[in-house]
Amino acid sequence: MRREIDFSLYLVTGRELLPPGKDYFESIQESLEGGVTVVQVREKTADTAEFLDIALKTKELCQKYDVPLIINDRLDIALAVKADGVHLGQTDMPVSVARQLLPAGTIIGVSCNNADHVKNAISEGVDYVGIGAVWGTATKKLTSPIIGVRGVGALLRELDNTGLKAVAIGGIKGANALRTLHGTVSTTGHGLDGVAVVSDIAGSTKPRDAARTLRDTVSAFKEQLQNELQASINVSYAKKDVLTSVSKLLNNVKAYKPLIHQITNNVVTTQSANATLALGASPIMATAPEEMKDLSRVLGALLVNFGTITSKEGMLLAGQFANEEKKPLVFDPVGVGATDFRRTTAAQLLNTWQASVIKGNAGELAALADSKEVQAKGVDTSGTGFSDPASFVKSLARKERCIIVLTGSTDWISDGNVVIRLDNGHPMLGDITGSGCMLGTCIATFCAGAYLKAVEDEPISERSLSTIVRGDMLLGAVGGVLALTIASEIAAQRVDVRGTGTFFPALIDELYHLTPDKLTQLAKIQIL
Ligand SMILES: Cc1ncc(COP(=O)(O)OP(=O)(O)O)c(N)n1
Ligand SMILES: Cc1nc(C(=O)O)sc1CCOP(=O)(O)O
Repeated sequence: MRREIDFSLYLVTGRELLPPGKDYFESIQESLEGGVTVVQVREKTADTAEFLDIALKTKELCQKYDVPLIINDRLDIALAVKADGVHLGQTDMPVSVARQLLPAGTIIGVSCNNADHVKNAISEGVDYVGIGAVWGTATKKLTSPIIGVRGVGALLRELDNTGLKAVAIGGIKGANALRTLHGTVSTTGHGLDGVAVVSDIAGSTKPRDAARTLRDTVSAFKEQLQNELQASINVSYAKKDVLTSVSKLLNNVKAYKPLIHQITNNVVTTQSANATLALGASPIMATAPEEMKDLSRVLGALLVNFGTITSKEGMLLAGQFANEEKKPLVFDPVGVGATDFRRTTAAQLLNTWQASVIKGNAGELAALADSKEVQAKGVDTSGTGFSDPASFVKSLARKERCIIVLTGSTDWISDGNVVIRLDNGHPMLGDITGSGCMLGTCIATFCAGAYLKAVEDEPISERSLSTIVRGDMLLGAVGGVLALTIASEIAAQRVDVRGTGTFFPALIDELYHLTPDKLTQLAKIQIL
């Protein structure tokens, strides 16, 4: 009978990576104590006798912890040690031949780098797939392209209803495991069964701790994904509750004055900083990579706006640290469709960190989603927009695993389940430079309010191990959009506003005078 395997933490051995003085078997034992659930012996240079010896001794250790043993590449070794399974690469022994040679019930896993590999693996009847490389790695010279976190979901989708298990491999470590697990979930809600790791465990002087961190992360994530799927069935948002909650976020911002770290473009820096101050928060416009870690600890939210990409390194690091601190990260991919450089930079950023909110106009979001329905014109959109904006935002939110804000005369917001339509705003917003960037600032500020609320409600939480960001980012996005658009309506009606020149300072005034009452009374909101 085939053994049911828990793939949560799949250790692939790496003897050549052991720290000086660390014994291989001691490292394996500590890894098992730390929570490894499967071990694969991978020996690329050992001769047959040495491989056999290592495999036999590793098996003894695995048996002590009731953990299955898989052998990489070598069917003869797997047969000799009566391993639980084998792992085969795309150019190794074909699965059909391996099945004939191995005893019934032997687990067979195959490496997959693209959807065709996965489809073949399904038709060959493998038990699991190893999807990689998901990140860059120094452990092995890669011969296939790096898939990236965002590319894995499409492969997992192929596995829907097959019962096949999947792990990701390549560059996974404690620091990026949660990001990897979250970002790889398919649009159908199919998540990884586990992560396969070499260097983060084998190269550690404390493999027990390294394994424990990874195992806890995977376990917490799996539980959370189950809850998330359940919640998406039962979800319901009432308009009144949304507005009451959004008002509380404004109160939080005013009470705590969170630091809003903005890596933004040099056209709008001053006005975005002023908008932040007007709402009651505190802006910092830092770009140097060297200060990102320190800032991540104290900030309330991070905004990455790449209108003028001057420090990609800073953007990458700031987002990574914000994720590690579970702080909101708002991404404004200004003009992403305009150049190849912007497209590849956006892909790199989104593969590295998990945005909490992505905000853009129709042209920008179409470019991100690879949709031909809407064309971008520089940083603007040409044409009338999406024929079904509600479905568009919902599906992009599922794909990117975050809140999507599609801006225009009507703003559309979705978390992948609910869609919220907002109809506030004044046409003069479109006639001043940087109003879109200020909207990103307002969203980041309200997201900081949502983060603060989560910390207030639940100061220390077991759950925070599995959450990629603390706080309800849907509310943060709604709050930010309402704040700027309602302030614009009030500003445009003022008698002292005679055109865009006087509109802009009036807009800052009205952000400054915004109250929870104005937000709730003037919001034109529909929950779909
Ligand atoms: C779990 C898992 N996934 C992928 C691989 C890579 O296997 P392969 O493509 O055969 O490459 P080598 O490991 O032989 O270099 C793996 N070993 N384990
Ligand atoms: C063995 C292996 N296979 C890969 C694949 O892409 O198929 S990547 C990889 C090495 C993974 O090592 P680390 O966890 O140290 O990055």
